[in-house]
Amino acid sequence: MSRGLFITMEGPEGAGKTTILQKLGNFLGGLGYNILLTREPGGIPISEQIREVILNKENTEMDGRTEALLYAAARRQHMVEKVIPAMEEGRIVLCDRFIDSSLAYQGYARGLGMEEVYGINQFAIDGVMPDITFYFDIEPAEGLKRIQTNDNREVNRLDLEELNFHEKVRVGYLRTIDKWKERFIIIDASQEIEKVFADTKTKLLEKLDKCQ
Ligand SMILES: Nc1ncnc2c1ncn2[C@@H]1O[C@H](COP(=O)(O)OP(=O)(O)OP(=O)(O)O)[C@@H](O)[C@H]1O
Ligand SMILES: Cc1cn([C@H]2C[C@H](O)[C@@H](COP(=O)(O)O)O2)c(=O)[nH]c1=O
Repeated sequence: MSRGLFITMEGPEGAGKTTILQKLGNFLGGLGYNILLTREPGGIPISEQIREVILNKENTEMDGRTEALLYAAARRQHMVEKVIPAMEEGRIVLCDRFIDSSLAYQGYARGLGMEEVYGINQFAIDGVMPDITFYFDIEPAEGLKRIQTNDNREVNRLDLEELNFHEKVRVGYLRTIDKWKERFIIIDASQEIEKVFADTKTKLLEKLDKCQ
C-alpha cells in the first residue's frame, strides 16, 4: 500500500490555520481523497490531556524546557497512535501545527535554541517529517487582533505572552523556512479568507502535480 501524505499548517496566532485546514479538508474530501484532520498539541486523548496542562493559564510557573518536552511528548503519542497509522493506510493527514511550532515558539521565541529543540523532537518523531508545510504569514499583531475578537475561542497561556514574544515566533518561523525551503509553501494570510483559501488550493494542486 502506498504511503499517504503528511501536510502541516503553521503560522502565528490567528493566521487562519484552522479555518483553512477545515476548508482544505472538505475540498480534498470532495475530490475523493481519504482525509484525516487533526491538531497539535492534541488529536488523541493522551495528547489532549497534555495540551490541557501546557495551555492552562494557571500554570504560570512552567519552565521553558518542561514546556518543550511536553509538546514533544504530546507529538510522540499523536504520531504513533494517529498520524503514522493513517499514513500507512494511504490517507492524507492535515495537521494543525507540528514540529515547526516547537522550533519557532520554544526554540526561538522562548530562547531554548532551535538546534536543541530540534534534537528533543527528533527523539519524538524518529525522522518522520511533513511532506508539505503551509506557512500562513501574518503580522502577529493582526493575528492576535483576530483571535481577540473571536468569542468562541478560549484564550490560552501562550496567547497571553507579550506582543514581542509573538513577533519573535514569526522570526523563528522565517528562519525555519530558510532551512527547509523545499518543504514550505508560504501563503499571505493577511488577505480575506476566500483568497487565502484559493491561494492554498492552487499551491497545493501545483505541488501535487509536480510530485506525480
Ligand atoms: N483571512 C482572514 N481574515 C479575517 N479573519 C480571519 C481570516 N482567517 C481566519 N480569520 C478569523 O480569525 C480567527 C482565527 O482563525 P483561526 O482559528 O483559523 O486561526 P489559527 O491560525 O488557527 O489560530 P490559532 O493558532 O491561534 O488557534 C477566527 O475568528 C477566524 O474566523
Ligand atoms: C504544537 C505547538 C504549539 N505551540 C503553541 C502555539 C499555540 O499558542 C498553542 C496551540 O494553540 P492552537 O490554538 O491550537 O494554535 O501552542 C507551541 O508553542 N509549540 C508547539 O510545538
